Amino acid sequence: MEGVDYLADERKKAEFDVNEMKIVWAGSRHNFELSDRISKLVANDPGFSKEGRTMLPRKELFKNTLRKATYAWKRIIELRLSEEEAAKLRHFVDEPAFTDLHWGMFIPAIKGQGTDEQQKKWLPLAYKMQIIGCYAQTELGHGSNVQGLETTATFDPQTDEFVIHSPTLTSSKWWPGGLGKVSTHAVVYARLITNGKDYGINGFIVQLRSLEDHKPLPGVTVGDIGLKFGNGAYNTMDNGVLRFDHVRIPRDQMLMRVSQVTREGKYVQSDVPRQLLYGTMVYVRQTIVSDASNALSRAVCIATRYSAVRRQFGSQNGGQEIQVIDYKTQQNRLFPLLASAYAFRFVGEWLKWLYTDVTQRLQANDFSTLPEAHACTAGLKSLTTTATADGIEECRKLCGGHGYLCSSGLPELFAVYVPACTYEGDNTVLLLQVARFLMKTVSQLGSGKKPVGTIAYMGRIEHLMQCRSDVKQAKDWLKPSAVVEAFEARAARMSVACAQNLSKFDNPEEGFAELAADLAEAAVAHCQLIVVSKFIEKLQQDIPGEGVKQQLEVLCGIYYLFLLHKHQGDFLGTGYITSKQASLANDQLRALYSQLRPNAISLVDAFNYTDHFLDSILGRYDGNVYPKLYEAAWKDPLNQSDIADGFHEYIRPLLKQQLRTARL
Ligand SMILES: CCCCCCCCCCCCCCCCCCCCCCC/C=C/C(=O)SCCNC(=O)CCNC(=O)[C@H](O)C(C)(C)COP(=O)(O)OP(=O)(O)OC[C@H]1O[C@@H](n2cnc3c(N)ncnc32)[C@H](O)[C@@H]1OP(=O)(O)O
Ligand SMILES: Cc1cc2nc3c(=O)[nH]c(=O)nc-3n(C[C@H](O)[C@H](O)[C@H](O)COP(=O)(O)OP(=O)(O)OC[C@H]3O[C@@H](n4cnc5c(N)ncnc54)[C@H](O)[C@@H]3O)c2cc1C
Repeated sequence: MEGVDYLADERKKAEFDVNEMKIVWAGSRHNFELSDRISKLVANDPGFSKEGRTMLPRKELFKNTLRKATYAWKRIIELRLSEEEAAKLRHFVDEPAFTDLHWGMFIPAIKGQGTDEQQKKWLPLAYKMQIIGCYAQTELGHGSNVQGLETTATFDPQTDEFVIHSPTLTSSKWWPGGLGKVSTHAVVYARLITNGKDYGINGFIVQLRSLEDHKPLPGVTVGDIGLKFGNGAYNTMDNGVLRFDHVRIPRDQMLMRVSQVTREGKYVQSDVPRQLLYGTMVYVRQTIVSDASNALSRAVCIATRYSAVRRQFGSQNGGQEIQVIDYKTQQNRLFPLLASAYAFRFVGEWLKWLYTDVTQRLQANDFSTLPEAHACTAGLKSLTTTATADGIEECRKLCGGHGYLCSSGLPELFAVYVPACTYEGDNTVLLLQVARFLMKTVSQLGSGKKPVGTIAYMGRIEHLMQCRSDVKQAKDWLKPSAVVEAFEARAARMSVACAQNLSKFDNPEEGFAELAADLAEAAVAHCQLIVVSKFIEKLQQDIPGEGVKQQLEVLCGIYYLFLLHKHQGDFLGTGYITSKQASLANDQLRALYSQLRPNAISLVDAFNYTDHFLDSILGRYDGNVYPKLYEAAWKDPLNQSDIADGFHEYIRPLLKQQLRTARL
């Protein structure tokens, strides 16, 4: 029945102020009002309808995305939206498009790596979308290993130009989003060669298509790389292939903040670190961490609401069956994901702060925090995207068979999200970057250099190597100091063990390769410590609203106790806790599930998602699942007629043949 709230009883059980929690989730009252206003604007605009999206063939799907992007741009101009409002609008339109790479990578690359003069020339064009750009780094044969890229940019002093060339098939640019069919320009990463010497990778602004008729320019071969995973999903994006045959660009289209080539062809290195060339990736990794909580909370919202609607077994005297959310196994799979969504929200907020801080320092030529920013963005990108992708899939399973229907919203969400584990750095490759940072930190411990920031705990290494947990009863696991010490001791001991094993190798690189799996685990332990610490720090702030802080304490407890349970082997193996203490942690975890249970629906309501954004029958706000599932099935193109297309060619002859066989 329309208008009935099937989840109303669940909502009445809430023990906290949901409106105040919405503000905590959004990060501030300003953010909440902004998200609320823009999400409703998008939901109420038929131009942004998602109807039938998963059923469209690729060409139509892509054209529909072009239409939406153009319409979004028109609305942004008409409504005079700020950059912040426009970014929110993009978020709620909920469709990957070339515009993501234009705004999210092309513009940041020019801002971060271009000189003032270059920014003055290119940014106004890009801001008005008079040129459309993408980020062309990855090649067919080289992705993770950026230093292995093969595309060349050879300086020709005769003409004051660079010649951009793809010398081999494997040097073809492959994957850049927006490249295939839309971009007019790209920031291309290529080996800089001048005076016969290779100076490694640099960025160059290259025009690819005519601004008049959009035809590829001479020497440019460009197209789409083909259909990707999932129905609809990331296929709205034209990930592309690109080859250059001696394409000439003016010298001043090399991005020259980090290094320059003079008119005479001399290579000059600025006093900024070369790693700034990787700055766009650091920026995007930080945005990916912030986005992980968006994707995970969405899946969790669907699975939580549906788990309260769905009933199986246990009917007494003909009464209702049990809500599946009341099964402890369901809680043990679902509630840690709900807690993770909140945990990732807060670590994302913190990382944004760290990124802003490092950016301000870089502007003042202070590069001291760059290694930590790289390690944190790389590690947290890896940790949060892996957990989110796995979490979305778990939410699908938590919804049983109906979770497998596209109308649940979960298959598309998974298909769109899962490449985040690969793009912007494969998650294992990124963990190994964190491990390098940790090994460097451990090796410098005796040198008098004091570890700061997220590795400050290493400064207390002697204590952390010896201390033992003093937990005696389950509720001792609620003490923040007990928890932080446990995660610090585990991370420190795993890093030190790796460092000790590494020191047994004559060649450190050989040792690193041999011990890579252990090193990646140590990196995970360090990153989990960061997430746990930031959640606990959040709870130390003043949090208004009746019961809000208490709910966050429950969620935080579930987050760290679930990790402790899942990685028991690390905590026990490093000798910090006993098996009795591990078992007490599990008792406390179960108790927290019971405390969370009455608040579950309201905790997902606090995400404030519109039904348009969720795009899920199972996750509907009103819980009116069955009639809507039934209704949606009839909208499938297969149900447009009672008799299937192909009946006369295939089914009928088959049936006839069976009749003949039966008569024999
Ligand atoms: C339809 C709707 C339309 C709506 C329309 C609305 C209109 C507009 C509205 C506005 C909207 C805004 C929207 C914005 C949206 C933004 C979203 C963005 C979207 C993102 C999509 C993703 C697409 C994907 C893109 C990509 O994947 S790009 C390619 C990424 N590639 C990689 O990540 C490669 C990974 N590899 C590496 O990073 C490196 O090679 C390596 C780090 C693994 C190794 O490098 P290298 O070999 O050079 O390094 P070493 O190990 O030797 O290290 C050398 C030292 O350098 C340090 N280091 C390494 N990396 C960094 C770094 N990044 N920063 C700093 N330091 C670094 C090492 O630590 C070493 O240091 P040491 O010497 O001290 O040890
Ligand atoms: C949807 C999508 C969008 C993308 N958009 C862009 C874009 O806009 N612009 C762009 O330039 N690129 C883009 N990419 C490319 C992306 O950045 C790369 O795919 C990514 O960096 C991973 O590199 P790879 O494909 O070379 O993987 P590989 O490095 O070949 O990884 C394959 C396997 O090898 C393992 N491996 C590799 N190196 C090591 C090592 N040193 N130690 C241990 N294990 C290792 C990995 O863990 C992985 O399991 C996109 C990719 C996808 C999927």
